[in-house]
Amino acid sequence: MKRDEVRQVDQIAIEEFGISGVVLMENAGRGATDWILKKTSPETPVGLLCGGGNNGGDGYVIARHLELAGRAVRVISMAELDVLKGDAAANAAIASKSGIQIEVARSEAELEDLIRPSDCLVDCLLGTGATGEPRGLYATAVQLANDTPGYRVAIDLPTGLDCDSGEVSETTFRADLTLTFVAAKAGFSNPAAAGVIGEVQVVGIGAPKCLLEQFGVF
Ligand SMILES: NC(=O)C1=CN([C@@H]2O[C@H](COP(=O)(O)OP(=O)(O)OC[C@H]3O[C@@H](n4cnc5c(N)ncnc54)[C@H](O)[C@@H]3O)[C@@H](O)[C@H]2O)[C@@H](O)CC1
Ligand SMILES: [K+]
Repeated sequence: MKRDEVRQVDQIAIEEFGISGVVLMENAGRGATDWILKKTSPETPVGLLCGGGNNGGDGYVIARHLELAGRAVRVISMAELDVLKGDAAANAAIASKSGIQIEVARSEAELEDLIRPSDCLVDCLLGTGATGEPRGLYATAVQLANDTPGYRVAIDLPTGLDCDSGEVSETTFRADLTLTFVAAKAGFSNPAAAGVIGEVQVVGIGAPKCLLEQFGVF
């Protein structure tokens, strides 16, 4: 699916079918968690790199469900929690109230300190809302993650990969596993993307079958 199509599916599910965005995000986060649990060993601590939008919001849901599965988790946020909006703000607040460890990175030096080799790093930095190459701390986080040994998981799509063209920027998260919502993104079929998407698994978010059929993905 193209970026605009998958964003339309989210919007129609919310506005026409009345499924709240928080429910879609919960489904996304739970589905992603199941794959992370499947692919990593129980004693593997997980570091969630969260951006300032709903891709980051997914990370807070994943953190809560990984903890429920007995995993050690840590959230590293590129944004102050009080600037988050909507569904992302809701889930950051829930994670914070749940006592989940959340650290806000305010500089590259802090990021270097925070992105310790936690064996599994999850890229919840940018999803379909990305415009242009990753900027600022997002770029630093991608570079540090790529240089840190461990299993790398991208949520929805690897940060730095163009959703529709599959073009890889020099700052693209190199995922071993990409957990993508609703359907594989058009850019994944670009051979150039193979090196950064790794294994791809589609995670449903609860959008109704008839809506997916409208977009030819059921
Ligand atoms: N309710 C929903 O709409 C759902 C959305 N989902 C998640 O939400 C994502 C889309 O979330 P958003 O639309 O909030 O966008 P993103 O979370 O992808 O990113 C937007 C944020 O990043 C910043 N940004 C954009 N381009 C940047 C760049 N190049 N460098 C640095 N910062 C940049 C923007 O200012 C904004 O704060 C999807 O990819 C998916 O992961 C899923 O949870 C499914 C449900
Ligand atoms: K991502």
